[in-house]
Amino acid sequence: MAKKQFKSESKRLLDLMVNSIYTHKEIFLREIISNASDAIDKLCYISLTDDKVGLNRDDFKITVTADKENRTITVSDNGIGMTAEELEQNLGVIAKSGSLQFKKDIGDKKEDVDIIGQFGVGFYSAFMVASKVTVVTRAYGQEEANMWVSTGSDGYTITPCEKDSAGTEIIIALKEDEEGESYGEFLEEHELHRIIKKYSDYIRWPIVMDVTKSRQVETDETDKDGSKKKTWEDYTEKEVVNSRVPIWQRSRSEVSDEECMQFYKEKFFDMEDPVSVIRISAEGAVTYKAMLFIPAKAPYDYYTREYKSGLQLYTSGVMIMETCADLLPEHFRFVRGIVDSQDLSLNISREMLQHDRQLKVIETNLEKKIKAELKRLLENDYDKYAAFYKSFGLQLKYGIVNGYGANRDLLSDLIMFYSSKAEKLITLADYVKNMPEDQKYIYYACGESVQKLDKLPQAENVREKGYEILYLTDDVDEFVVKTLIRFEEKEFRSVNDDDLGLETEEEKKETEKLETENKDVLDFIKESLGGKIAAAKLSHKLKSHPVCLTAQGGISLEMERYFAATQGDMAEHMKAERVLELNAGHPVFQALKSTFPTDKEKAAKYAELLYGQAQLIAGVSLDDPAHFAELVSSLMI
Ligand SMILES: Nc1ncnc2c1ncn2[C@@H]1O[C@H](COP(=O)(O)OP(=O)(O)OP(=O)(O)O)[C@@H](O)[C@H]1O
Repeated sequence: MAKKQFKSESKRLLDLMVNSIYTHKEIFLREIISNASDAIDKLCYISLTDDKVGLNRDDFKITVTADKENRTITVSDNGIGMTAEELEQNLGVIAKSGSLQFKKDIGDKKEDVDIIGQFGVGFYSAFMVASKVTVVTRAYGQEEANMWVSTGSDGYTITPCEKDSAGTEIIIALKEDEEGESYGEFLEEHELHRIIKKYSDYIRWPIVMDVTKSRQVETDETDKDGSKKKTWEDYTEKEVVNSRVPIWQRSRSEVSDEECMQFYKEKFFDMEDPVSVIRISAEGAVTYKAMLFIPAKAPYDYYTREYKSGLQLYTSGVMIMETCADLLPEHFRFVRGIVDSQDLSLNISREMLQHDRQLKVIETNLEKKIKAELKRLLENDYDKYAAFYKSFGLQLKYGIVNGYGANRDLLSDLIMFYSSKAEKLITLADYVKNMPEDQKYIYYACGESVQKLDKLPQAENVREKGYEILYLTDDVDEFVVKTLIRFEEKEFRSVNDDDLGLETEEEKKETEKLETENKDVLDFIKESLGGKIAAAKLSHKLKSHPVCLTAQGGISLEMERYFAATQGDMAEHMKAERVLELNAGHPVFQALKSTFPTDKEKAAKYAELLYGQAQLIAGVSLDDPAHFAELVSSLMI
């Protein structure tokens, strides 16, 4: 049996096309301008071998005109044009792309053409905004011209007409405005200008528009001094509105850093220069160019849901996506910039990409480049990096914690913490480099501020040994070190930890002995505090201070604070198990110890007082401050 061909219901197909494919109606202009650019590319290609074309490269242009009175937008080009037969083929058959065919026909000789069209559908997007589309076209080398007219739903007509020279004119008669849809806005000069700049700024041929300007002119009236009075008048002038050659396509030697920074500030609305510009020209699995910027400051909404991360994606000079999130790993979401590649498989609306394989290749590559650039900056310009880190350090730290630490190796050498010794932010590599040979661990202390941490009693021992301590003051910091576990084989250790690796075996035995000797008084302290602490014990960390508050188990005091702020009702179940550590060598402990056998009531007050002190030093708020104040007073009289 003979095979039958599928027939499409063109009317319905067109309707589907017009109403389902695109998210933004404004892209119709992008599609029509891209077609004009393709048409010029084709004629320009022919002119390389055919003198009769009679046009130089500089003669080609695309003109966009708005006629408010007649509600039309006209896009004309002096490109290759179409014969009646081509009109029939290209605009009468949906999904037939003359441009794709042209590209196939010229095969390898593509060096000077940058054809955009491939699906054979873009033209019809005009019907999203148009009640009627008229195409007046004359093919290169032909005398006759033709006119294609369609209102979309009821087919089209093709009739011969007059046209002076080769090229095409697309006249889009806009639909009447309706509720929620103001098609008339497309007639406004600023709107046309905005859409062209947004999507078609880097079309390689000039896009010319009437641009309104103001100038001073003399009037017939005269001033007191006899001079003519002046007034402002508007006038229009034809102007090329697109930038044509994108800055990222120009060679490095041609574009100064200043130019790149200026471009960044205009494009991404930042007042400040970025700390770095990364330029990439990649060939291989995927060919692309990229220009990335590392901003100096976080935008006001950076750490909110409103901030949209991603890079602008271009293909053949046409903007496809404003924020393509797939190109940037989450931990580098602060990076702004542009990726331009012809190797992407677009879907027909050009709003999405069909496969993410190429994207994945680009993303992995960009990640490496961004990492390398940050590392370079850190090594060569500490101040600049520190300024960047102030804005985005938190992001890098979250990057380590997220995904169960999947990116910890990538990011661990980019993070910094405040050092007790250097009194500034240092990297973990710096810390390890400065460690004396006998130091076993990377010490850290978590708390609200550097000032408070500097006075932490339990850190005295470590400090006295001459060891550096990292002060962790961001909520996420402790989770970062818990995710990292170690850096360059050195384990992290909180100054709260029982084993800081500072004691000799004898010292350890001595503390154990003291602990047994003082068991009854320690049990008494725990009991008299009525469940507020999990344990009272003698500390070997304390030197000059009588007490400190630490925690046992998995949740530290800082984590408890973090959970209380973020976990709502669940925080009730995420409490630190408090440990009151006492300094057996301190006269205060001796006072408690000697009071304990004879005056239990007073000893209980001492215990409460010491627990209150420990809470205050640890930055934990007192359960009942008024009661604490009374307690202090009662012991004075
Ligand atoms: N201004 C023009 N001058 C010459 N030919 C044109 C012009 N506009 C459209 N065409 C022809 O009509 C065809 C169909 O255009 P259409 O925009 O629908 O698809 P396309 O540009 O080929 O592909 P895409 O859907 O990817 O944009 C084009 O391939 C081209 O051959």
